[in-house]
Amino acid sequence: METKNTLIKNITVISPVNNNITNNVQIKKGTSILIENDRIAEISSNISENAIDKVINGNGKIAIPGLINTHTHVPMNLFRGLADDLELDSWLNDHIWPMEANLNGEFTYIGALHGILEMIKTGTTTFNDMYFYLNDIAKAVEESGVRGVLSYGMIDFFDDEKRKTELKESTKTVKEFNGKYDRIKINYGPHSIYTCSKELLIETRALANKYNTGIHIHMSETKKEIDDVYEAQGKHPFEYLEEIGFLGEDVLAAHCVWLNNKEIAIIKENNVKISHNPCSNMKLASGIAPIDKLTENNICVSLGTDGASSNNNLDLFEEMKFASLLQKVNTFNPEVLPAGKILEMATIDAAKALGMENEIGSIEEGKKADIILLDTSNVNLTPTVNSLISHIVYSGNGYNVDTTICNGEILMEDKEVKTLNEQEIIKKTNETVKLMKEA
Ligand SMILES: C[C@H]1O[C@@H](n2cnc3c(N)ncnc32)[C@H](O)[C@@H]1O
Ligand SMILES: [Zn+2]
Repeated sequence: METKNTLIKNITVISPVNNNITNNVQIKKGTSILIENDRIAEISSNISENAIDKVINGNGKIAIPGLINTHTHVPMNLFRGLADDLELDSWLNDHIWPMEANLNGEFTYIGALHGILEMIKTGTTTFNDMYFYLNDIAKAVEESGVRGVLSYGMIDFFDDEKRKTELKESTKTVKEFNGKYDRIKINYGPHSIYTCSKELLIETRALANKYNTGIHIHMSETKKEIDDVYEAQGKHPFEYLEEIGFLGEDVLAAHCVWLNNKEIAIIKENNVKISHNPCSNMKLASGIAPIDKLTENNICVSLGTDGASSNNNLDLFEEMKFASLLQKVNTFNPEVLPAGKILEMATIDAAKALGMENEIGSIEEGKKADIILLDTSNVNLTPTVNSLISHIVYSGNGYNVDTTICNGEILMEDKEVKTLNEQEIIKKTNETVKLMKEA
């Protein structure tokens, strides 16, 4: 294959440097990034412009790693603004699940494109999703150029037959996609303890081992869930999962709002990874996750938006700010989760949460070229002589991103999305939701 080069010239690079034990955000000014095909070939201040296919002028811009959203349901962009101001139980049972029953592959595809479009525009290059109609979501990932870690959301409601069909559907997708697509990875996605039988969870663990995949699950999101699980199992959620041998370093648990100290110890012991979703947790009034305690214990915490129907957007910059502010006010300690740590959570820690830290999550030579550029001429990213990391986390937002690169491909340049037809997707989404509501 012929090499395709892109040079980002004279830019400020802000990135964690992954030394495997601790991360450390570093700032390099006036440097250049050479991308060869899908990877970062060189970062230095004297790269020749000779024989370069594409040069991006980085003057006045900041390069940071493409953000990684570790808990999404991207097709739920269709349901944005449809079921607001509810708590989780009623939101799911009375509103979301009945609407999802009317979905089909085509609607899901349109919703996925809409969600991915929003992510490209706001600087997310990798997302970890749980939903249905995975072939259609995978098609949207392929076409758009982002990186997708997808899991089919298994729900058996403690029914034997349903368990078998759910596991079969998941394994079919795992076999169909894994190892065949550079930007798509399939994991197992048992929805939660309150929707999945013990047998399903145990079989999921065995299958994840067999096919070498990760596991994505909702955990301990509401107080009601904890009470219900305790009544059914006589245990707290993580104690239950440990007892049935479900836990491991390949488990990514979304939410984890309601944890006791024993469960935090179990999480640490089993090296379970966390996806913290502060906006969704606040909007559904679920509670405040003990992120200060988790990070104090060196547990890997990443950030997720959850679906657009409980957030209500996919802008990970907002998630970064809320994650920090929520812990500060909850602990009355302004030093908790400073901007540098938050940026790590949205990049290198998220890569670790997905077991992809050797490939993505930082701007370093040899890694995949997943890079976003922010323009410091935006009023909210100045004064530039002050802390740029602070600006990114506390005052920036996704629409400060002007260029999004994933796997070496430019998905958006100067705010123009290249791989998708933005206006067409918005139009189709509006039409689709209108159709769904009329049906
Ligand atoms: C994969 C399944 O997860 C559901 N889903 C979306 N958001 C949440 C949440 N915060 N908690 C639990 N389930 C959720 C989707 O609506 C879909 O039914
Ligand atoms: Zn969710």
